[in-house]
Amino acid sequence: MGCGISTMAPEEEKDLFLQNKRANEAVERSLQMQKHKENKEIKLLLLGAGESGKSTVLKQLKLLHQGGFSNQERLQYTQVIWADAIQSMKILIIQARKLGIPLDCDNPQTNRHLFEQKRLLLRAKPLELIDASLAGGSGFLNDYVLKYSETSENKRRTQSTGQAQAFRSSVLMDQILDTGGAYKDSGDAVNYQELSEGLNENGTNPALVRQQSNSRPVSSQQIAVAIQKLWEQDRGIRQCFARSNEFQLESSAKYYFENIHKFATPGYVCSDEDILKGRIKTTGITETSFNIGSSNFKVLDAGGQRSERRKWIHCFQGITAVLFVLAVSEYDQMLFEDERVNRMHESIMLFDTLLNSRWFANTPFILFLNKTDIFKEKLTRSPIRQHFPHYQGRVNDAEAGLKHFENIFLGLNKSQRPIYVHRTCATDPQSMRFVLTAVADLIIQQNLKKSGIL
Ligand SMILES: Nc1nc2c(ncn2[C@@H]2O[C@H](COP(=O)(O)OP(=O)(O)OP(=O)(O)O)[C@@H](O)[C@H]2O)c(=O)[nH]1
Ligand SMILES: [Mg+2]
Repeated sequence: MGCGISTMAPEEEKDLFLQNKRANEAVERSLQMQKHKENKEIKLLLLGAGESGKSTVLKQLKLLHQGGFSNQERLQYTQVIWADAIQSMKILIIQARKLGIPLDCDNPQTNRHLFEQKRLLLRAKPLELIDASLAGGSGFLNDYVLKYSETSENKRRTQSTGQAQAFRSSVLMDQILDTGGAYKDSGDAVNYQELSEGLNENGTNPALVRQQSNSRPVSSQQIAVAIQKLWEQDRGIRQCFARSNEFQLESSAKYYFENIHKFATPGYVCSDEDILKGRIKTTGITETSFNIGSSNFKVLDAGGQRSERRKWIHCFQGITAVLFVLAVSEYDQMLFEDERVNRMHESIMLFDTLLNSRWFANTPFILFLNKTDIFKEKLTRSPIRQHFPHYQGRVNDAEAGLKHFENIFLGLNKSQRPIYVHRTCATDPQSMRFVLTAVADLIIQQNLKKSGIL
């Protein structure tokens, strides 16, 4: 018996049968405890296409169950939003030209003031105005270049469509967006067409490089004023913004412009609302744990862009529920990764594949029809029927529109499983509090049922 103290009577010690029985009981108890622990641990997987709002849902969970955001996160978003705000306004100027929308700021005769503001904005170089290491270091820089360099955009397009774009125009865009292009902008977008005339064989224009080196640095406050004036006073910028479904623009660009002065203030630390509106693309899969009631939730947030999806399969095992996030407002937008593909079509394909895959044959699905605020706001200027000809509802009937897309998604279900649908605005803390509480309750109930406790 060694030095352990036996609690058995001597005659029991000799009874092998009793000893085995007790050992089995101990193993059984330990298995039960393990099962009980597993029942309490819930794995929720957030899936959906890029920019649909998955990380925003996770942010709301952090606000509800983890006490909010760290100071580091707040500082990170300050940098990222400031850079995105500047680039977003530059994109509107460039896209207005591409779409043939006349800009007030392009006419120095009638609008000298706006003309000067535009020149100043185009001279601004976000990477020199922010702390890139605070913004996320090389991860941020890679993302930034991918998002804003037309050279990368062309590479992306060439890879997915096999069509190369003209080198000249891509160099020009790099130059204007300051993402590592071979030469620099004079700050005068009126010369945009003329610039291409002056390129040498390397795509560089020595005159422009000279001009740039002589130009005065631009302060954050000056840039903020330029963005505010262009946003508030240039009719062409507003028209271009109304057509932003035809190109790639940050979902929260309007919020950035309307709050531009606070983002330009040195030392500004982002509020909860800023963080909910800000965007940092997810790469890979993040795992965050929350205690909700007596359950431990592990929430897995996966990057949704095409290049990210090959990583998804690594976390498909042991999932309690899938929360699929659809940006229902994106029925008239094309993918960032491939501008020939409609975002809604991509989400339909994705949902179909996941819902009917063997991995999730017995896994409950929750569907968020997200970005309902943007959906309602854009219905009249971008009728659903123009993009989905089978839609029969009235143009400005948001309910009919939402039902239409909901039915398309529910119609993909080849099993008897129910799909739990919520209409959401993931950036709105009040409404999300209700939705996420209901979802957590549902998952806990489902988990208890599955484990035979209910
Ligand atoms: N107006 C509005 N904006 C939203 C809503 N949901 C998300 N957004 C914004 O949409 C942008 C993208 O949201 P994310 O949560 O980063 O999207 P994601 O699905 O995680 O994207 P990936 O990480 O690339 O897969 C952010 O700027 C959010 O603030 C919404 O319901 N309404
Ligand atoms: Mg994300």
